[in-house]
Amino acid sequence: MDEVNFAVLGCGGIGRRTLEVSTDKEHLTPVAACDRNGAAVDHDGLDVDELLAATEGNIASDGGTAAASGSGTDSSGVKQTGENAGVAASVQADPTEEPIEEVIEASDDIDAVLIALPNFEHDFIPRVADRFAEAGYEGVLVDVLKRSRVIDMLDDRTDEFEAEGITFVCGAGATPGFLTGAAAIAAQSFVEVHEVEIWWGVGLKSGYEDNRGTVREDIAHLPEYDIDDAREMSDAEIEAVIDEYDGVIEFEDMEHADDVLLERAGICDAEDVTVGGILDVTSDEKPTTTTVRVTGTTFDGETGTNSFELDDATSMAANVNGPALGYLKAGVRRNRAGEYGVFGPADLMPGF
Ligand SMILES: NC(=O)c1ccc[n+]([C@@H]2O[C@H](COP(=O)([O-])OP(=O)(O)OC[C@H]3O[C@@H](n4cnc5c(N)ncnc54)[C@H](O)[C@@H]3O)[C@@H](O)[C@H]2O)c1
Repeated sequence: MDEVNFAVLGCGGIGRRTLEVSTDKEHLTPVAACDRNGAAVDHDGLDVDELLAATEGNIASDGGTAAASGSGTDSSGVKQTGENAGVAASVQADPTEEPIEEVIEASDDIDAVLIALPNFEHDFIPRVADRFAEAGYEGVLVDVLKRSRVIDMLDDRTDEFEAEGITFVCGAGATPGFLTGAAAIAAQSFVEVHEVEIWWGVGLKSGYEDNRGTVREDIAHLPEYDIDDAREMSDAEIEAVIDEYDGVIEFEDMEHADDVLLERAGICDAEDVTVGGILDVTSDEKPTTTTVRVTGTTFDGETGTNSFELDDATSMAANVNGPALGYLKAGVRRNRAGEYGVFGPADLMPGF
């Protein structure tokens, strides 16, 4: 496969690990990265080690997404646990009030953009995509968003993406993403799929500081909270919720887009898909094995359940970022073949 260069929007728990994983992948060169306060662009390739060192401990775990329309920095709520200010602390970067705009300005020479931004406003990522389309970007956009309702917003933009030459791969993390793709494969034994059950386990003791953004978003899936609560809550309030559950939170019936993504791929009805799991911030051991179970009927009348399990040794970071980059490569293949529009993880086989 030809060389692929890419940008990462957001350098929090996910974006930083995406950059790190990419250094172990062939043919992938990160050329731009930004967070709320800074942007680094180098078309010859970023020095990932320097960028990771500069951003270590500077994880924005607040709920703000204030800069979607371009205003850039509302640093008032940004948590800075380290000495410096995220990407802006890198010698490769400049502080900016327009971080996403800076990447858009450089995007003529960027094959793919991985969007690792928070999702506390459901239209935030679709609006970021609009900005790329309005600027005439012709390339790949990949997100790792979780919420089902965002997929429709992206589908509504299909004509715009096709007109511009954008290949958008949506929901391309772990769940949705990797596990959605696994369900699509597991379904192949059946002529009718009755049920898809996705059950994840995440142990996050040592990775907790780096993944506060994801934990905050997960809290919005608890029955007593919603996305607005999760966005507005202080760090202390988030900690109080975690303490209330003694650090181990079980989630049921989560609004994860695996459901609509499997339906749009023709595999089953969205209502037949359930997603739940257990998050343990007190241990690095997974509290439960991540499993996809697909139950259906074969052409010759047997009912069976095909299962797909992740090894407990594989971390959330490995299972989000490996697939995100794999789907990014698959998106670039489509884009180079002239296929534009919106694709889900059940439509593509990720590259490696
Ligand atoms: N699909 C999956 O399996 C999966 C798993 C984990 C996380 N996620 C998703 O990944 C996303 C990122 O999670 P995270 O833990 O890295 O969050 P985080 O809060 O740690 O990081 C978010 C980053 O985005 C930056 N940012 C925020 N607003 C910005 C703006 N306007 N302009 C530029 N940069 C901006 C922040 O500075 C920060 O660097 C979330 O939407 C989460 O739901 C998906």
